[in-house]
Amino acid sequence: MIVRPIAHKDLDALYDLAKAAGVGMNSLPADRDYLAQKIDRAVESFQQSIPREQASYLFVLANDDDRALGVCGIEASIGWDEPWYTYRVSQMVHACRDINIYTNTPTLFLTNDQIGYSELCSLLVHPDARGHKNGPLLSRCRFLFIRQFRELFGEKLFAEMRGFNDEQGHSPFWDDLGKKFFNMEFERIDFLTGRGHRSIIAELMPKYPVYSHLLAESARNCIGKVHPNTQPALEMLKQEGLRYENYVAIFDGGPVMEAYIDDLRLIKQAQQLTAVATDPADLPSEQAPILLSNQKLEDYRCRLCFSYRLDGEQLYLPQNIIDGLLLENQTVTLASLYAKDANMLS
Ligand SMILES: CC(C)(COP(=O)(O)OP(=O)(O)OC[C@H]1O[C@@H](n2cnc3c(N)ncnc32)[C@H](O)[C@@H]1OP(=O)(O)O)[C@@H](O)C(=O)NCCC(=O)NCCSC(=O)CCC(=O)O
Ligand SMILES: NC(=[NH2+])NCCC[C@H](N)C(=O)O
Repeated sequence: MIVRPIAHKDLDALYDLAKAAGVGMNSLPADRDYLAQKIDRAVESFQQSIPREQASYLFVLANDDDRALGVCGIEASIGWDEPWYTYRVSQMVHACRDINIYTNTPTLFLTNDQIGYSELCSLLVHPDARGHKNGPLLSRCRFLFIRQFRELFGEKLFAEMRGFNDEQGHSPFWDDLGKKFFNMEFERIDFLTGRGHRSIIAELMPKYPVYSHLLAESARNCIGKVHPNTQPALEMLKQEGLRYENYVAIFDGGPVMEAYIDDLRLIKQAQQLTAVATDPADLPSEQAPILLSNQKLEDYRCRLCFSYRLDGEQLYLPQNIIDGLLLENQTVTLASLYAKDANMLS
């Protein structure tokens, strides 16, 4: 499997992925025309023919037949064309010592606090291709890309995680809050937000702070909770240093994970080495997995490798791995896939 920038030829595969995504993955609506526009914007972004703030980088996980079995994205800078809304979960204390009253209720404040941040989004591996470290490759390949083209991204990074919705696609959070102001089912709202109507809907939702103890328990339980299929995506971002800082998605209450880009493990630890082609028989197999990438924008490539030898500034690799990475001057960017293996490379 190799990660590469999305291309126009991936439209059918992206449409199949979007159909398999389910409710709540609102950046991937199952709408062919809209997905075609998303691919156009991504292609222009890799060509650097649109302004930096509008850039949207989409990558696919391609198999040996070059078929896309997964997708992931980075929005360069959020909130310029239209506001980006989140709820901040703050504490409100009502207390009176004389009559021994003390209540502390989480309260949701509508904010635009993520303006100018970069966003990680659209992480999805086809159900048949999950496992085999495809998810970890696709989630983490984005950090090596950001490191390589650091000037294209913000100071901070966030990911709005898919919140909880049940098997029928109902979100208890939406049903008890947003739906009272915007009388539509969550599935429809999810589709419309993905089609670019996000801020219109947000602007019709409650603007005054919402005391969460006025919400039904089922809705309250969704605050900061992810969809079961999103748990692996959350786990990977936590492993890489993103944190929940008390912001949640306004539609389904899913947690917003965030970090300063320059603090992230892969940004700090990735290094550049010279790749040397070696007979696979001379390399140890089943090593701790490493992420390898080239340094190209339009021709970005990233993959995993389990068979290699590190010697000073040189990294010995099988020829086919080197070929697939389209390296320039044999320079390869390297980092361990897992934080726990980082020492092995230092
Ligand atoms: C998210 C992916 C792509 C992940 O792929 P896989 O399922 O193959 O990954 P995996 O290797 O099985 O799991 C990745 C890591 O999570 C751990 N893991 C798995 N299940 C877990 C659970 N229930 N609780 C805690 N940790 C768990 C694994 O041990 C592994 O860590 P170790 O390797 O250490 O063992 C997939 O599950 C998927 O397509 N999900 C449906 C779509 C979705 O909800 N996407 C996220 C939407 S939110 C979004 O897109 C924004 C976030 C973003 O862009 O990153
Ligand atoms: N709370 C949500 N449903 N967020 C949006 C879905 C997850 C993810 N951010 C995406 O790009 O699709």
